[in-house]
Amino acid sequence: MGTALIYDEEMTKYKLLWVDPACKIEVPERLSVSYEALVRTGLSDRCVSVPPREASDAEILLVHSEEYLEGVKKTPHMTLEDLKEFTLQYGDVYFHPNIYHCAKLAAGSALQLVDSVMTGKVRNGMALVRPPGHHSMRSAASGFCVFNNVAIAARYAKQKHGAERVLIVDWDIHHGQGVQYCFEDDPSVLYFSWHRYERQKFWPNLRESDYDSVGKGSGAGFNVNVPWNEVGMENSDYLSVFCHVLLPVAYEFCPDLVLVCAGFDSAIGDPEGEMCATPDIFAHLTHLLMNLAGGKLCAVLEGGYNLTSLAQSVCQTVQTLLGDPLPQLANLRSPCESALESLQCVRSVQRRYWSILKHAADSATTDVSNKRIKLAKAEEEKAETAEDERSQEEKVWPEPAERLRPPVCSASVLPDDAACPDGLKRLVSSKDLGPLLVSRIRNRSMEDAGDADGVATFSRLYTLIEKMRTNEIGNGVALVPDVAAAVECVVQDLGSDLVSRVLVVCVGKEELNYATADGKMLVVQISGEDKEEQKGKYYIPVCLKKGCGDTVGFIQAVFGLLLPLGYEYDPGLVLLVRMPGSGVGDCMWQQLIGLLKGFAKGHTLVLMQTNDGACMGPTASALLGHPAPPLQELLTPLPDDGGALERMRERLQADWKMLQTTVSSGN
Ligand SMILES: NCCCNCCCCCS
Ligand SMILES: [Zn+2]
Repeated sequence: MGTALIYDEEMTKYKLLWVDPACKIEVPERLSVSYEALVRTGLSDRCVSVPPREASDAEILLVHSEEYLEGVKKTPHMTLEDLKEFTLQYGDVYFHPNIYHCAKLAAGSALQLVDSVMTGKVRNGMALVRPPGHHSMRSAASGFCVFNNVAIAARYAKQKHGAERVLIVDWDIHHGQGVQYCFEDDPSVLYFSWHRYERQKFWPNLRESDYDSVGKGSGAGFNVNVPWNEVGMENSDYLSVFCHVLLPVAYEFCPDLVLVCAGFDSAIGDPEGEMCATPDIFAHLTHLLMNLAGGKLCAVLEGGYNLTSLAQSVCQTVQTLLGDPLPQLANLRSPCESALESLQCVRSVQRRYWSILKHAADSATTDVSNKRIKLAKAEEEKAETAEDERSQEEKVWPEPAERLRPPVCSASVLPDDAACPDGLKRLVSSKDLGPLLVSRIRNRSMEDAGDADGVATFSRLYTLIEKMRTNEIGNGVALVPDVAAAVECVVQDLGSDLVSRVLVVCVGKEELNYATADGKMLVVQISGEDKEEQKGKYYIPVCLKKGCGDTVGFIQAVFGLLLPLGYEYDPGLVLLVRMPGSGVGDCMWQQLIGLLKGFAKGHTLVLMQTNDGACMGPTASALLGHPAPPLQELLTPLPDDGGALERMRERLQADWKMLQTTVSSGN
């Protein structure tokens, strides 16, 4: 299924008609440069073009009051003076004779996108709209917004398409207070927003934008605010919040639809956000949401005021929706202290509502309060001096790397009698291996496979890895007689000299005995077995007391440990090994493959035992990029196995910074 793109130049046909410094950044070019970039890069041609439509009164009234709508309806006939007068009643917004028409088109575009996704016409899509929507409230325009496009879309998805749970992810750098107000007592809509806050010093300066606004009444727990109390947040800060807050909660919520308030003023170069995350981060943020709700994801443009980073960020988002390989995020750092403080505070207030966060550390500890005071003082001092220098420096960043789709998406190495799943290209040609390698393979425990096909299998594996390295092949799966021996061979002989860093993810209990001390390989083994103490920084045994069939534990291990480790390690190849009898469920297995595609430009090699061929279907489906089915088990989580994973993370975070979720105690 394809990706919808909704755009119409009509929505560029309104602008600021008087002097207002607060509004001058919201210009028509925001929309045209975004669309032109999609055209220039050839991305728009690969999308399914869906026309916008005007939202009806009834649809607008799903969120807004009659008196507000009646007021806005009068604006097309107003004189300039009347428009100014009408605008004065609201904050940081402006009206124009054509803005009512454009606001109906913007809201209607979001509804067209919801229809296209919910009816299965497309898998996902993006609506390029203006005016934005997430600040507008039931009876008020605000922050360049007139109608709350995404809030209307959420109500519409429930009413018209029977969606029971809708997740709204707001990665715009401003708090979408309009969305929060709309759903704060509604447990069927989970609203997540991060936003520049600076302890309420940043617009819209609301007390209720802080992390302790968790929703009201039956909506308690269904509002998640992550305040950024400093500017300059980077890719690692954003990814930490996704891994340690949003994704665990989103998976437990198990939505039927994901709506994204896709504002790009959270990217580097934006005058509003003053953050440092690069446009390619949106490829990963989008990817990390694409296995929720069976892939049903609607991204609706909100903010974004630096025309260069806006256009790049829009392209990164659309290219990921189309399923192209992800860019490698180079040199991620540790989340900054201020981000860790926010992370710890959010997790500690939300843990009472989300069992998946149940073991999150408390934030009432003296460390956090001392840290908060220290950070606040530091910010005060910095604020005085930084203002002038910050406004002067022009931010520069590298153009995002090209993301080339390999000629072959997925390949397979199979025994002759095994059927090749649809869509996979069977590798038969085997690269002739040098005699040294052949002898090494021969004397490696290949006796049970009979060395003839043993060598053939390995030469095909070698070919597969080689073709991933040259990006002729995206990913692959190999059915081998002895998976433990295959792993040993691949990492010992093939993987390491082909790629610099191999992330080996083992699901199941087999003993893996090869040195990993040199950092060329990071082994994360998820099993039900209690392992002896981990052997050094690069071998991390994760023990799930209830085994790999325990979906809650598995998801906690994936988001709390595996993904942060993977981002920090930044491998050139991912080796996913399914040990026989691992007990991992097919849905979880597909989710895992889908999520691991975020690393190594999607170069994942799955190794499975021949007699485990039953899960070849789900494996092939996930490798080909089909969305993984939702994990329904998370809806009724069983009490998990205690804080073992939390304790493990605390122990490991000295070596792996991306595992941190609390401020460093003491200093
Ligand atoms: N320095 C200009 C102040 C603008 N404040 C309102 C921003 C609304 C953003 C909507 S995404
Ligand atoms: Zn914004």
